[in-house]
Amino acid sequence: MSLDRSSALNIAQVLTEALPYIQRFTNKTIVVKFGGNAMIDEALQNSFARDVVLMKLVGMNPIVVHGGGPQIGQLLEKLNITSEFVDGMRVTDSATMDVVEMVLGASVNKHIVNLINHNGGQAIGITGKDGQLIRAKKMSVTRKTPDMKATEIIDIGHVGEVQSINTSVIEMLVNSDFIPVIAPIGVGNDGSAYNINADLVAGKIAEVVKAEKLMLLTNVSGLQNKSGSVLTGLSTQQVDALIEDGTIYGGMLPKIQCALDAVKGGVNSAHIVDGRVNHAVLLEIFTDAGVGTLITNNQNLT
Ligand SMILES: Nc1ncnc2c1ncn2[C@@H]1O[C@H](COP(=O)(O)OP(=O)(O)O)[C@@H](O)[C@H]1O
Ligand SMILES: CC(=O)N[C@@H](CCC(=O)OP(=O)(O)O)C(=O)O
Repeated sequence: MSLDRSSALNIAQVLTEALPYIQRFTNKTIVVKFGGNAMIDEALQNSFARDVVLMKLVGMNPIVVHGGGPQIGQLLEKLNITSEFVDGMRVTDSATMDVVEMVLGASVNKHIVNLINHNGGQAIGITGKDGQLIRAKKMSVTRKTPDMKATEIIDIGHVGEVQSINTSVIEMLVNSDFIPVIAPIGVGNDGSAYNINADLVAGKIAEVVKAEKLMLLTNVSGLQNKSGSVLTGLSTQQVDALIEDGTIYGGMLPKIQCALDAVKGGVNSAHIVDGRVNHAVLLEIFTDAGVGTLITNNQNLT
């Protein structure tokens, strides 16, 4: 590719502008959650993969955690298995769990690994079962009875919450210069598989590896208020109020919760970013242009 002088100068300028960011994040771990909804467009998948490869090449340590909710939904539909969600969690019976393992652990995971490798990176795909990376236990969900007088427990099947993360598996990969690509399947004490919301896995991993940043890529421009404006810099109390009045619901519930937990657990900042934007990851890391919702530990999170 031959460039004229002015285009070449532009590129040189962009690279020098990125220099302070590269210096700041060298050797830092950045956990990127690639949501199933942001994953639908092929061009966006490629731009995501290139961003991750570039991060690694300039000395950062990206760790990818992926979702795949819409992809699980498509296969369930083909198999005529109905699916429902409670508070953003898919009710998971045994047949659904088999589909979750097939989609997340096999097709989606290997697709992302292949994209990163094809773009010049070295990715290795694993689930939480590999090396017992994600130890999980059954998630218990409660809700108020219709008369609002008592609380009842709802059984949502093989849905898990993270109990512990075996960081040595991640360290081994990162220290050998591989990019870990992690599917959110956990393993219980008895060896059974658990379906875990990918945001919750990304948040927990960011916390235990002491990541500098947690980036959650999704299919909206960030956390929005009822009129659609993006909200940023919120306190825990403000978030609680938004959940209470129904502004935050469904898939945004685990996202915002894990962002708050990660930051309280020591991650410097958590970002809910619009994954429909080309090179969303690079824009967030290499520029000051605030994309999406930012949650930091300067917000007095209690
Ligand atoms: N306050 C809110 N702001 C933005 N999105 C919200 C909000 N409350 C609920 N949502 C829903 O959360 C969805 C994102 O969660 P989800 O579909 O699980 O995404 P992903 O697959 O990226 O994890 C949005 O598409 C939107 O429908
Ligand atoms: C318990 C639970 O809901 N698990 C999710 C796991 C995938 C996921 O989280 O995918 P996204 O990030 O694309 O939403 C599910 O079954 O859809």
